[in-house]
Amino acid sequence: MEEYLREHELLIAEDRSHRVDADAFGVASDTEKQADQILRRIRAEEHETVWSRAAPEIPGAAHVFPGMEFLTARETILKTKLFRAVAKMPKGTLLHSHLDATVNARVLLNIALKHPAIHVRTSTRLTAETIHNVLPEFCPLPQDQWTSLGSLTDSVYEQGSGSAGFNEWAVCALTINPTEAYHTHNTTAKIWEKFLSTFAVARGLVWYMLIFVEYVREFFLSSIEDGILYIETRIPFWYKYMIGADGQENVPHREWLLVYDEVIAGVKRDLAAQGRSDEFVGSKIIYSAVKKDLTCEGLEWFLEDCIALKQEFPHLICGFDLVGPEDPLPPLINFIVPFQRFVTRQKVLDLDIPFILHAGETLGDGTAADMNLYDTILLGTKRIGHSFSLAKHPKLMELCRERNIAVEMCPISNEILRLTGSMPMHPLPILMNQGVPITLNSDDPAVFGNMGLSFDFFQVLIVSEVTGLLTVKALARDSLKHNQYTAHPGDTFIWSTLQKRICSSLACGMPLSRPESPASTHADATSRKTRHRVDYYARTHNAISLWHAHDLALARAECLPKIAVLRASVPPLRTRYFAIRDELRDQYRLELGRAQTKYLGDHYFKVFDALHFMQMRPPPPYQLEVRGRMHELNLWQEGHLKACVMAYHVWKSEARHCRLKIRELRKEIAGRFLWRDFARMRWERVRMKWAAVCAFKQGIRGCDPSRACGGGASGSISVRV
Ligand SMILES: O=c1[nH]cnc2c1ncn2[C@@H]1O[C@H](CO)[C@@H](O)[C@H]1O
Repeated sequence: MEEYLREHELLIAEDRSHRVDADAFGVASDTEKQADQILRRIRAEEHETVWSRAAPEIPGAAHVFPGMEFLTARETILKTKLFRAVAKMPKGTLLHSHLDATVNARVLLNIALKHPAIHVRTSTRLTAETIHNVLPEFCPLPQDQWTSLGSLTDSVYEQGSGSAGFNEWAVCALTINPTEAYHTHNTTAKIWEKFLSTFAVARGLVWYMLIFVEYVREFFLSSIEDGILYIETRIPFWYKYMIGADGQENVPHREWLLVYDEVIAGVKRDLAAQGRSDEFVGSKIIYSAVKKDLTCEGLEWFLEDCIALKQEFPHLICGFDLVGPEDPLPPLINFIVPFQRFVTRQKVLDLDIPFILHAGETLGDGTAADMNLYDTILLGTKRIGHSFSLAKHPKLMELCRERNIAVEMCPISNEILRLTGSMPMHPLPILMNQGVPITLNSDDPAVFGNMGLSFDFFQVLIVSEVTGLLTVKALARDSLKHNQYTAHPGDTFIWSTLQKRICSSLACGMPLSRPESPASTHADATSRKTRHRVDYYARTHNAISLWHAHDLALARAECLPKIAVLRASVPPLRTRYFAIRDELRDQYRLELGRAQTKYLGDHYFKVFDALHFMQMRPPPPYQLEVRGRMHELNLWQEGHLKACVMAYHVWKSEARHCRLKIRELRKEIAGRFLWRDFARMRWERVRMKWAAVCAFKQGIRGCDPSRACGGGASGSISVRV
């Protein structure tokens, strides 16, 4: 039995080490790990108190469970501690949203009702019986057509119950409710009918310039409140004109963008005045055309329009997309000729408008909508919108990994549009743990009620026992990497500040120091279990999983070749070496964000330094046995540098399941890498992690632990030499 349990543990450890969670754990600070533990405990508690059969009933729910239908659970979610914690988290960037469904329906209505030009009509007379099946048609009218009839919102109006009744009716038409999603329209085709009708209703409100200005501002402000730093939104350009202040349909696309730009500037100005300028860096637009009734000639028009806008607003237009329900509408392959011409035109005009296409938002496997995934990749898409069906395609997942194509997952949207019955069935964890870059998105929050990104983050967290805060932090961080934001010279600083903020303030966003926080009550059983798990995780995962983390980080960042070149080309001249090394590190800091830089800085560079300052005499090859496979480590071959890192980590963590034959390696290092080497490096302060110091203590002659001082919450200490 003991032997079995050991194998059981090993298998779990090995499996976990392949998950993205292991990467996330490998690069976390101690404070973040602590926050992660707290969050896990809250989640475990609420699994019992909120999401179990023993928990209070949720109105309208046949079954209560974590990740249950969002629309039924929404009010309950709002009350959970887990949600309140997640709401405080910085979310990174929002990369998939349709602008005309981004402002809360009631807020939109309130904005609209201030404008006397807004009129409403219905196709049939409203009665108590018909009201539930009749949609309002909103329209801003020119002043000479304003009606003298009484307002629909008057309490005297015979059919409604005053303005409250009117509001309810309008909000129902602008949103999807649980009865529709889970009963009356419970298939993808039916719910899309209802879904599209909400856009038809919103059209008469949003595409009126006087409302549009306030609407876009509201979208930004509510996103910023939820911790969103930057937004790429899809704007539908299939209506050639918006209705202007005079009630005429005469505002062309370029004026939409002028206004959009002004709103961004206004919001940034206001934030700056409040000393909050690092909370929002701006927004860009993914030009969107709709596939419905689209011909190749029609698409040519949109593509040319997009090019013209890009030429005038290069800082705003950041991509091109085709939208609409994929199952019934024509596939991407129908439009390859205009798409290819678009690419050629851009080369001639020296423009860069990448495709950022929807694909695979379907339950199909081999259907036209599913096959869109092939074309989107062949067309060179930067990211893929949804790619719900991607998990069925091993080669395409590999290509996403290799080409760093992020998928814009919209879990709540997928559930409400009936691609999945509930969150536990959603493919996100599959894609994530296959190493596909993932960003989390709200899609059409005004229709679904998932404003901001907190709800989508919550739904991902609640359905796993393994995925935790550190993983969702990695998702947020990835959203900083996979966007089209290109820093204007003065913005570089702000962008890197924000990267820092997202990585470091995450833990601060957690209720670490609140009195009601369970942080300090380590005594209860759940806590002990969690701590146990985390200890175990740290012990057994570090060696292998950190290696994977490195492998991934290096592959993603493509920094190994650069390091290899450095390694090969720089003579062992210390000053020159450090100058170049530090330059590289700064470059990574900008490119990768703090977490990975820290990783590279604290671990990779340290090992690299150590190796560099050992004499150049080639040592014998060393053998490393991992999971039964022997790896040969040749310290001096460039390609094996990462094997050295691996050896270092294995050595450092002394994981039980990795038997590393490194006695000779240790001796070699002990003999060559003396403590005084550090002194000679003229580092005034060498900061290193406690674990690293332990490793030095164990393996390196001359290390005097009494020189180690400092310490603290971050888990790092200072060593004076
Ligand atoms: O999840 C989606 N997949 C594809 N198209 C969508 C989705 N959400 C919205 N739209 C499309 O965007 C338009 C509004 O800008 C909607 O009319 C719909 O066609």
